[in-house]
Amino acid sequence: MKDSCFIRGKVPMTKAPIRAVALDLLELHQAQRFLDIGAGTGSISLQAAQEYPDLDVYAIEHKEAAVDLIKENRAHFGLKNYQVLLAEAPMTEDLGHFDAIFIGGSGGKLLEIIDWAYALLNPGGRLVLTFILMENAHKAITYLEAGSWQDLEVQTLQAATRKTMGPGHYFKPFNPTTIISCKK
Ligand SMILES: C[S@@+](CC[C@H](N)C(=O)[O-])C[C@H]1O[C@@H](n2cnc3c(N)ncnc32)[C@H](O)[C@@H]1O
Repeated sequence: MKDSCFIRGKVPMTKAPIRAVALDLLELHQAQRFLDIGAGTGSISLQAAQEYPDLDVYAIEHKEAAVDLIKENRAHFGLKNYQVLLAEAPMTEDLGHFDAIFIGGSGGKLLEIIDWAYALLNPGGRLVLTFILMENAHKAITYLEAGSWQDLEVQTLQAATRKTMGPGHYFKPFNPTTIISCKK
C-alpha cells in the first residue's frame, strides 16, 4: 500500500517498503490475531487489517493524537476487524493470545515489552521489530538471542524514492531501518 493512501498526521510512519517486508515476516496468512505495539499512525496494522479481512487486528498506542489518527484511518478504510487501545505497553489487562506481534515503539520499555510479547504469543507465533536507532536494535538483538526465541533474523533495509530536482531526478533515501524477526 502506498503511504499516500493513509491520512497523515505528525506521527512518524513506517514507510511502505519497510511495511512490506515487516508484514511479510509476520506471516499473517496463517494468523488469526495480530497485535501492533506502539502503533503510531497504525500504518502497519491498518494495512494488515485491509490485506487480511479475516484477521483480528489490535493496536496499542499511548499518545492520544496518534490514536485519534488511527481511528480516522480506520473509518477512512471502513475496517471492521480493527481495534485500537489508548494504553501504555506492557499492559496488565488480559488481551488473550496472538499469532503475530509487531513492535514499532517501546518508549524505553523495550525489554519489558519483548517479555510481554513472548507471554502473549502462541507457540510458533511471529515477532517482528523495527528500529532506526542502532543502539536499540543492538539491545533487542542481544536480548532476543539470550532468550528462548527461535529463527532470529536481522536485516537492514535502505530504500529511496525518486524525486524531481530542477530538470532532473534523484533518489531521496528513507532512514535505514533494522528489521528483526523471530518466533516463539
Ligand atoms: C516510530 S512510531 C511507530 C510508527 C508506526 N509503526 C507507524 O507506521 O506509524 C513509535 C510509536 O510508539 C509509541 N509508543 C512508544 N512507547 C510506547 C508504549 N510503551 N506503549 C504504547 N505506545 C508506545 C509512540 O507514541 C509512537 O507513536
